[in-house]
Amino acid sequence: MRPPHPLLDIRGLHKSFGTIEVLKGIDLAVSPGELVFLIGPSGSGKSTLLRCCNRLEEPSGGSIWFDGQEVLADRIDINALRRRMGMVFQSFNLYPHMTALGNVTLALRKVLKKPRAEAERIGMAALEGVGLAHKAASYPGELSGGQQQRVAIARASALEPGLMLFDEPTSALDPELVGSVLQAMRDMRAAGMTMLVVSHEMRFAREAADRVVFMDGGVIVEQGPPEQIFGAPRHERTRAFVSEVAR
Ligand SMILES: Nc1ncnc2c1ncn2[C@@H]1O[C@H](COP(=O)(O)OP(=O)(O)OP(=O)(O)O)[C@@H](O)[C@H]1O
Repeated sequence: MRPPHPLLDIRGLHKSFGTIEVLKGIDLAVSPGELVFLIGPSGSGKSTLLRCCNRLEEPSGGSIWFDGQEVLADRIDINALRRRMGMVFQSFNLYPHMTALGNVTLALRKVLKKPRAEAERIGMAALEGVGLAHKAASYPGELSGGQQQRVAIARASALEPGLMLFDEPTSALDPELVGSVLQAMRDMRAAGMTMLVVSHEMRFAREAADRVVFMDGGVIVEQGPPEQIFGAPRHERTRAFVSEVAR
């Protein structure tokens, strides 16, 4: 059987900041329903790669195709692209003066022009999906960091994205709050969402990833199933990194 057509197809991607080349020719394809985990030392270019996918950073060269559309084309509607590629950041970026439901329904109402009742129905379902329907009327300041991050996940998923990008979603959380966010990600994966994740949660990578991609110095050094990357890495640099983070 042929592998499914990639949902995201990155080819020869380069990114420089001034004279510093941070991405040096990345080829990466993500299939529908796949959870791909990016790991690597600090500064290896993981976040930059993620941010190039929805053009929060402008690549210096190469191509990105998403769902049959050329992401780097001049004529692309970047806001529409960003709705179809949901992104969750380390900081939750919720509006403090709006309730959880208000945050989740904002784009549905203001951008997609859904009537309030429909937006709220979709928003409640999204909050339900992350186990927070009972906090719909709470303001971000009344929620824990883990709950705020789950609201941010619900906000992205309410727009029914084709792909979710996670950029260190648990790094700002106290350790006891990490589990609930990882559970929301697990549930999303079980529902068939395609996910590209940058995170230092190696145990989660081992358990949940279909494929782990090890980056170092702006290139992909090695990729494979978690058993390979964590159990039997083929490249010396992967081996050194994995044994360091496993300590
Ligand atoms: N806006 C920017 N301007 C200049 N340099 C940048 C910018 N953003 C990132 N860089 C540099 O690009 C390199 C890669 O950064 P990036 O955040 O992609 O790495 P990372 O692998 O995600 O690291 P970490 O795990 O520490 O988040 C770093 O050297 C960083 O300093």
